[in-house]
Amino acid sequence: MKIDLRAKSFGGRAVLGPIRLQVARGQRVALLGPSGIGKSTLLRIIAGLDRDFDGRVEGSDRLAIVFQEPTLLPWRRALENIIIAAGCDAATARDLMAQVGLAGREAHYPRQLSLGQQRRLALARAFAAGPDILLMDEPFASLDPETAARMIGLTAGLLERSGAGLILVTHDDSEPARLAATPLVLGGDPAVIGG
Ligand SMILES: Nc1ncnc2c1ncn2[C@@H]1O[C@H](COP(=O)(O)OP(=O)(O)OP(=O)(O)O)[C@@H](O)[C@H]1O
Repeated sequence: MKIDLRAKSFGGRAVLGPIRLQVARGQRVALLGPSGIGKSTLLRIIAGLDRDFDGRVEGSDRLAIVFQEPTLLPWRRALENIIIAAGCDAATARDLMAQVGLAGREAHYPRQLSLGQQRRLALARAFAAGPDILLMDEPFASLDPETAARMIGLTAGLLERSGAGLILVTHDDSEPARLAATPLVLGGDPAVIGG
């Protein structure tokens, strides 16, 4: 996909742009920068969740997004959470649950899972959609180091096996290398890559 953002403003205040970015299957980039610089805003634009900007996002890539919060349906069991959101069959959902270490928890409700397990379920759900490019917004934040390391390893394995590209938003500058992602640092006012 190709992002050509000329400007993004909130209430007349220019926050982002100009920013040009191209990401294809198999390519991985990480958006870094201080809190409030505009990383999440840029990811929301890329995801199509924010269309109020000056510029263009082009491409027919299939996208999936993982947020910091697992955003699961509380009244649906784990397996159903994947099937409903990703539109996949039960076998695919089961296979992905197994790949993230959740085999045997298919009938659990989200509240019966730990936060780390809920995050892994959200990861499985994203890959069940068969994305060309996975978008992630601080997916490893506020996890203990061991749980975060496990989830980073799982993400790297799923990216490798699926061939999906990655656009990761993080403020942990160790994460790009751990996911073999090219770091792109946002800075300046309005923020640009490398500004
Ligand atoms: N809906 C909104 N209305 C007004 N201003 C907003 C809105 N969303 C974000 N902003 C502002 O835009 C700027 C960028 O916010 P954004 O959340 O994208 O930053 P970030 O780099 O992701 O920060 P963090 O690392 O803390 O999550 C901030 O100044 C923020 O206050």
